[in-house]
Amino acid sequence: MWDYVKVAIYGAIAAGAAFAAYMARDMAYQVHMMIVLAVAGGMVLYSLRTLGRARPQPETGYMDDVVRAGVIATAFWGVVGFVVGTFIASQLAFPALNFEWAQGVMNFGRLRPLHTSAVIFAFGGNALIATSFYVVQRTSAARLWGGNAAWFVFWGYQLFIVLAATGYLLGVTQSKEYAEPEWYVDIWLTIIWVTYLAVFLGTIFRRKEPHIYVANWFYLSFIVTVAMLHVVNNLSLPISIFGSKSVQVFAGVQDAMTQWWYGHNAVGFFLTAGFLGMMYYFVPKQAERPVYSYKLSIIHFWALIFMYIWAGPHHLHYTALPDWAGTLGMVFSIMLWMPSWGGMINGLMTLSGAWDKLRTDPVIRMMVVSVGFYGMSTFEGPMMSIRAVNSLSHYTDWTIGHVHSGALGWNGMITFGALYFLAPRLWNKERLYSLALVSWHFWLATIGIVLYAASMWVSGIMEGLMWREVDAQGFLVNSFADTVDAKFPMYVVRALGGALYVTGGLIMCYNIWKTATSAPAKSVMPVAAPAE
Ligand code: HEM
Ligand code: HEM
Ligand SMILES: [Cu+2]
Repeated sequence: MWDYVKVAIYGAIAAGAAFAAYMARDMAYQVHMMIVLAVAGGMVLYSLRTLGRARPQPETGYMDDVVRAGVIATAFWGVVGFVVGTFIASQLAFPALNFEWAQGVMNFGRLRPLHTSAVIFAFGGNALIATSFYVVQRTSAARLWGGNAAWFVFWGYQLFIVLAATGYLLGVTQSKEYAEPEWYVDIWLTIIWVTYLAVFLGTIFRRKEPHIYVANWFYLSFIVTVAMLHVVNNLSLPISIFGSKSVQVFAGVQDAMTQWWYGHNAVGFFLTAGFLGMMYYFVPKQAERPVYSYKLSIIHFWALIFMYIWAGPHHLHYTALPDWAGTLGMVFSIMLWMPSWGGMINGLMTLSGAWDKLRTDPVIRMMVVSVGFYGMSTFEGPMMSIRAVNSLSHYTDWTIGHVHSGALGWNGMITFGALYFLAPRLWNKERLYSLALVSWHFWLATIGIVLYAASMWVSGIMEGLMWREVDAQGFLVNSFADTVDAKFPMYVVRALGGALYVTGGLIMCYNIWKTATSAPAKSVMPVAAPAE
């Protein structure tokens, strides 16, 4: 019976998408509805082919196939995002790379949101979903709740990524950074995200371990807060249900404040809390040491989530936003330094007594560098939130450098560490294919980050100073074009750093692939108890 209902639902979606594509008022919407039609149509065929087939027995043990798919998706989207990043970095250095024949599709303005979404949502999001599914099962000694719901989350999320990415190339945007997709893609993501929350919580509810491990607290705060941020920041009215364009319900400075409440907390909960969840599981596991201080983890958890949510106005210094709001954001940003460093200290000190592993284990080295960059960017951030500092750093490459020391250093490196931890375990192998290749990846990525961050500090502070330089009569000394010209060498160095980072990512893909296919197999299968 259920099989027939499924066919009917997919059929209805396909028919609806076909009608919407026919009625479409703009090309991007039409292309999107055709993608939905293709996916729903494919699902109809698949459901018909498997109709009435005996359902496999309810499985026991951990549900790891969806985590395996997540590891592959993370590595794949990572490389895509890094390649696009390196390409747009090259476009900034060599504008001729905005090819005439590709105008309106592959110029910097279209590719930039493609880069940011590919790295944050496709690479980071898949890493978070996959690791959270792995960690919550292990620490709860329970199989993922909801049967195929986890697969729905996985594939639904990939569809979201494809709709977002193709939309950017076709010019769909609601002009909110990191929230560019239009209303129908937002609604789809909301459905996926609520299912994700249900799977995660359902697994926690059926846990056999009374204690909820701290990593799960961080993951849960990430899932819940991102749901809230996403819904509020995307409140908008479509102009037509057959078109991609919509109008925001907020206007003016309220809209700006909502956007940066969202934007800042996307950093705080997507790029920080979720990744701290990763840190709290994978660093102790890889180091084979308990977390340094459980008490500290609880204190900095509550402090972090309480303070992050107020700091958004530091993105709107020197705008129409009232000063008091800016001051509030600045004060909370400075306070944020402490809970952030609480996390860093807990991560680093987990290695106490095992520091020798830094010499012998390149995976641990990656994790330590990651936590180090977390500490560095969360020192830099509070500093940049101070009004006087922000008047120099805002609109310059300093911000871009700050972003990437967090993104490449912290998010990238901890994800690589987690993937290296997971690969042999998920494919049931004795060990990774090659630790030497991990070492290569480590050095390429580290040198890449250093080139990126250092060049952006130089270029950012230089352009900030050039913009404010006045002569004896009080006239500005430099035109804007002068600053662009002066940044050229730094842009080349940044692109070079990106190329090194991509190369490291490709080496990782090769290593994981070889681990899955040709490393020596491990004999015992993992069982669902006890909690690990
Ligand atoms: C090979 C690695 C990478 C390169 C070469 C690269 C390059 C770039 C470039 C050129 C920009 C535009 C800067 C501008 O408009 O002036 C940018 C923006 C951005 N990238 Fe990357 N990127 C890389 C990796 C990443 C990763 C891994 C993440 C996140 C996990 C990330 C997150 C961002 C964000 C959030 C922005 C927007 C920053 C802002 O608006 O202030 N990038 N990137
Ligand atoms: C205590 C922690 C942090 C504070 C207080 C902080 C503060 C700031 C400030 C003041 C800016 C510049 C705003 C502007 O002038 O426009 C900024 C930009 C940014 N930061 Fe942080 N930061 C922190 C940590 C991080 C981390 C760990 C990451 C990444 C993993 C990150 C990602 C970003 C991004 C993506 C932007 C650029 C936003 C944009 O304009 O597009 N931040 N941050
Ligand atoms: Cu912020």
